[in-house]
Amino acid sequence: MDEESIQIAVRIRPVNLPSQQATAVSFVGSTVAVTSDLGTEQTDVDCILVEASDKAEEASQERVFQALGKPIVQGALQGISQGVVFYGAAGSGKTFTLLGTREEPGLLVRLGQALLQPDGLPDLQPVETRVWFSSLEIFSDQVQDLLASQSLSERRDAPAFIHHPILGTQVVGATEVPVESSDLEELIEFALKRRALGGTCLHASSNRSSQAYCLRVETRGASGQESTAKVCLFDLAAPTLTSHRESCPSLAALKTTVQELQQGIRHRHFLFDASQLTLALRDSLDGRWRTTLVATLLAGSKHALESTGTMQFARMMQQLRTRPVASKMLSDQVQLLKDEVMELRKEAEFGLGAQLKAVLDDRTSLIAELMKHSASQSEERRKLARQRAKALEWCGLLPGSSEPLRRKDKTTPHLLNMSDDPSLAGCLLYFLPRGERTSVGSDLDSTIVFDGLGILPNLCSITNKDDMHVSMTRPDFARRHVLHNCKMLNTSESTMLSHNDTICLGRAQLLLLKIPLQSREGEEDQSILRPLQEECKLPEELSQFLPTLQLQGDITFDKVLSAFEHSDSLKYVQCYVKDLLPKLAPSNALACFTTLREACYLLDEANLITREVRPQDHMHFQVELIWDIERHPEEVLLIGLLNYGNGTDAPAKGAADCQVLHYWSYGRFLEKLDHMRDVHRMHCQGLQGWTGRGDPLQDPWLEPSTAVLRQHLLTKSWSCKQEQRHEVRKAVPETEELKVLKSRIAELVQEVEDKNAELEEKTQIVGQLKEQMAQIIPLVGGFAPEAAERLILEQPEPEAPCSKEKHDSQPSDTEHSCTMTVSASSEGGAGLGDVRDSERSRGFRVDNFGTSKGTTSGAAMLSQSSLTPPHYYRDLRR
Ligand SMILES: Nc1ncnc2c1ncn2[C@@H]1O[C@H](COP(=O)(O)OP(=O)(O)OP(=O)(O)O)[C@@H](O)[C@H]1O
Repeated sequence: MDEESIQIAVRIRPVNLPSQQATAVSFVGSTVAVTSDLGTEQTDVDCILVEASDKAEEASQERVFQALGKPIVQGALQGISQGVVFYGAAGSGKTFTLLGTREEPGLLVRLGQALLQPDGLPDLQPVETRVWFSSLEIFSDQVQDLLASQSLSERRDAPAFIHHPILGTQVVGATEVPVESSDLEELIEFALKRRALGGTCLHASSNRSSQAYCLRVETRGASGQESTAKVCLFDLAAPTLTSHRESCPSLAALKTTVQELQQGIRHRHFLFDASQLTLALRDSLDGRWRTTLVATLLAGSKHALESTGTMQFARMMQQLRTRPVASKMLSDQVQLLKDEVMELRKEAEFGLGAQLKAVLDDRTSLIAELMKHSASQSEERRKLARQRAKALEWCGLLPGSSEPLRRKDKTTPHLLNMSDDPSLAGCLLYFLPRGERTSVGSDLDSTIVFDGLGILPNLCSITNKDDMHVSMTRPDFARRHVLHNCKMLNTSESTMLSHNDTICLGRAQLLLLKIPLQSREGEEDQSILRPLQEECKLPEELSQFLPTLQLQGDITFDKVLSAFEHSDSLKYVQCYVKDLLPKLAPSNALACFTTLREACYLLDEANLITREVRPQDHMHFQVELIWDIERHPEEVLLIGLLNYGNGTDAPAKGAADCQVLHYWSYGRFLEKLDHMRDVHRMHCQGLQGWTGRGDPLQDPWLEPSTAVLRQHLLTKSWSCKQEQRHEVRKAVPETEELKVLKSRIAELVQEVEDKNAELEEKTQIVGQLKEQMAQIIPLVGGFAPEAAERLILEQPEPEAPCSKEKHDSQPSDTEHSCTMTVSASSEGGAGLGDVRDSERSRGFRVDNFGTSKGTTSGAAMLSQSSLTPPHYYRDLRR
């Protein structure tokens, strides 16, 4: 198998810089240079996707396909599986390059089309190609199937990665949809909708998850030759490291894995088990796939450090080698697995250890997974399309692609989701039918069903009277859960809504209302056809979610309070506000209350998460102020986590049974909140939920001491080492050494079986001997059979032969003699005789001769078959 290094392609985002901002990225030939505070670092790459002009114009999506896509298609049609890994800072264009837009489709759609219709590839003209598509999301080390057609609130088993030494990493339990030329875009839209609905907290950054989009292709050539391959595109989470946000853990695990592979560390099973992402990427990093890394860079000097980090990762990847080989056909894969299962079952006869059982289970589920593809492709495709349509309708969305519908339904008011991720912004479109009331909530009977933080079963209802007049009502208990243009609706009476209003639902969704007939003349066409990414972008600043704080003129207590109206946490700070107000200079007051207002908003979110994830713990966050009020407002805030005993929903101020668990600075609280949002999502998704409770590294409600952390890390590193040793032992079975050991074990087993048979045979002989002794003893005088047997068994190695005939001559080398002496005891009169075996004569005799103690009284000739040579006696004794 020939080794290949991982190809590095660099795509640089359009350099559209404000004049004062310099570019940090330059390139000459195939070398990319990034200049940052750390100096200039150069990297030789395989492909640079920037137009070679003075203006450094961006490469078009088609150019990307020509440069990267065509070789991928060619390889795939020859049966070589391939991975394309997209890595780069947030907003650098990973998703754009991979998915693109409707107008400019990305690499995935172009690859799919080329695989289905490979006419443009002159060398390869397969007669038939069949393509399947699957899509997964990896968030906080949990895998989600983005094409699953079950309802979103239904918890289900997550897909799992299983590694096979020959077949590579296989996914079990994910939906794989047969694709025809027009399907791919619809399937991608479905996956995006699932992602948009899967987020449970509005402010949790969507770029902390990674996605895998996988095309599986089967081809049949003109001469009947068949091949199969996979093409997987991985859109990795952005490697961010801001003050209160760490990079996503699976990305950190991936970097460590790449680093260790690059350094030649060979404990590979252990390495890839580090996270679901490394398992998913195993074939692309160290397997039988061909791999390309697409490093996306933002050219501005503002992003210089991020670009430096991206190119450092690219250089590490460049050091890795894979060994691409053509994949086995599905039927061969199944056969291989079936043979293995048979072998494993044979081994299991000697005892089914935990490890053997795990391998057997893996192989069995892989067979089931591969066999499920045998159903008719078109029938399967139709069935899955029906299920997807049902899943969308169930939560209030229209099936199929939303774009043509949007054009058709120009005058119907509709709601669009807002998101910080441009690929998700506006991907959920909910029409509000004329003359109908649309209910919204988590209740399954609602017209629009949402799930997530703060979403109540019945949140609100929206009525479209005549496509022009749209109103909203909410029940009283949902006051703080429905915000209209960042404000609470002060009445449960109906409120009129306008074009471009926003509706915030709990802490999970922000929707933008479009009433085309209310928009200015001609604008509707424009707004409907214009890409919605910009319009539906979630505001970056938190203050944009909150009512404007107007503190001009006299700053009064009432004015301040009105800005806090939708916050639950307000009641705990009212007294501080009152005390602070006269002490603050007007210039400080605005900054101080703005920060306090944001803090209260975020505290409410932390309290909602705490109540949902761990209601049994009765914990509550409160904000307090320290008295050095001239400092920076964020430094004046102190966030307390309280435990308030049993039975109450929230602590009364100053309640005696309240215990302070921790005090955090505002910055530390933001870090913790970020983590809590991830925990909330894990809690809501998958069967397993969140399992980190009480773990000092996984539980954001804990503030472990250094001693606890040290102890925890020591225990972890010890168990890692144990696992590592175990893995090293586990790794041995796949080598040649194992084969030798296995055949040695088989030889030994055979030897043991032979010995057993021999033993049985000898036991029989002893039995026969006993019988014959019983016959002889009466002749020599009443010797007990048991004693005779003991005598036989304890008979020492025959010394010099002493048969009567040969008494005076030594036996020759070839002549082997056996003598049994039977002597008559003084009491019982038993005699001792001599049984002598002559190998040469092959005959046996009992000789009758005198002893010092008595005289034998009989003799018997024994036949050859009834006695055994003496070395058998020795064996038996052993
Ligand atoms: N080459 C490009 N040409 C035009 N627009 C682009 C290009 N690259 C990115 N964009 C635009 O920039 C925005 C951010 O890009 P994108 O979402 O692809 O970034 P990303 O690297 O995937 O970020 P994240 O990690 O946050 O998901 C999008 O609106 C996208 O349309």
